[in-house]
Amino acid sequence: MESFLKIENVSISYKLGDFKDIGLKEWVMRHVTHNFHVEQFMAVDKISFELRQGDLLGIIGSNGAGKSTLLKAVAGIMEPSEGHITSSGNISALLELGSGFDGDLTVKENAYLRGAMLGYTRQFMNKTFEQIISFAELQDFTERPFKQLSTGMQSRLAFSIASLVQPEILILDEVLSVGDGAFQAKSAKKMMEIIDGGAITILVSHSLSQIRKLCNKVLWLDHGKQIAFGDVKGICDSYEEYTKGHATILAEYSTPV
Ligand SMILES: Nc1ncnc2c1ncn2[C@@H]1O[C@H](COP(=O)(O)OP(=O)(O)OP(=O)(O)O)[C@@H](O)[C@H]1O
Repeated sequence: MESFLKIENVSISYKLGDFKDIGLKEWVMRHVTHNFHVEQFMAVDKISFELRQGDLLGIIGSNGAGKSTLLKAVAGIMEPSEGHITSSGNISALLELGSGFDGDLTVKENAYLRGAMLGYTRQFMNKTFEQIISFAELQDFTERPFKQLSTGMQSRLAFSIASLVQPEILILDEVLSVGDGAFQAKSAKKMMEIIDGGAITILVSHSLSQIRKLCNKVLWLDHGKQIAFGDVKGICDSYEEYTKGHATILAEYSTPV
């Protein structure tokens, strides 16, 4: 069956309020006295698009646009408040760096744990572990605790696991910019191999040139809203114009009088 991912009218809200870090007793008291304020903040607002086998979607938008939140919903980490997400096949997500890893466990233990979390058997991981480690260039670090790896090494391991477990849908949040130049080139090549193998990939990146080079579709988000979806060149050109416009406005503000 062909891989697909369908996002229909998806909205995701966060609960905001003064209930964080207040302790259970205070929480109960505030509930009883109705002194409890909860607001909903719509981080992603009515997003709809569809991807087919072989698509590589780039998500663009300024800070706080809702890109990571949308990825978390696609990865199944967050439940949409409204709308539906339907997909075929196994989803492998590489979200915030280091998330899903245990700092005290070794690199090897973490790789197996992550594999298990993605639903893979020990036999599959036995077969794939060597490839993961050699792609991440961490042969000398397999017995080291994860927390002793440098940030770049951690991201290399995370990328290698997410990409080498043969996902049908691969989700990458700002990861290609983390490793050094050589690893960035290698991971971009690996991503193209995954896509050629028929997977769907979603990539969040602040690098427009990377999006232009790699993607065949683009989603532009702004304050949670879908500004545009589709053609890479047209949307990236408009986004660039938009960001330049903002830069000019900001420059005007900072000009001394
Ligand atoms: N746990 C949370 N609780 C409340 N609000 C949140 C939470 N996480 C994110 N937000 C808010 O949701 C909005 C979208 O955040 P998100 O991280 O999805 O944006 P983004 O486009 O990925 O941003 P960036 O480019 O800076 O990574 C922002 O306004 C952010 O403040």
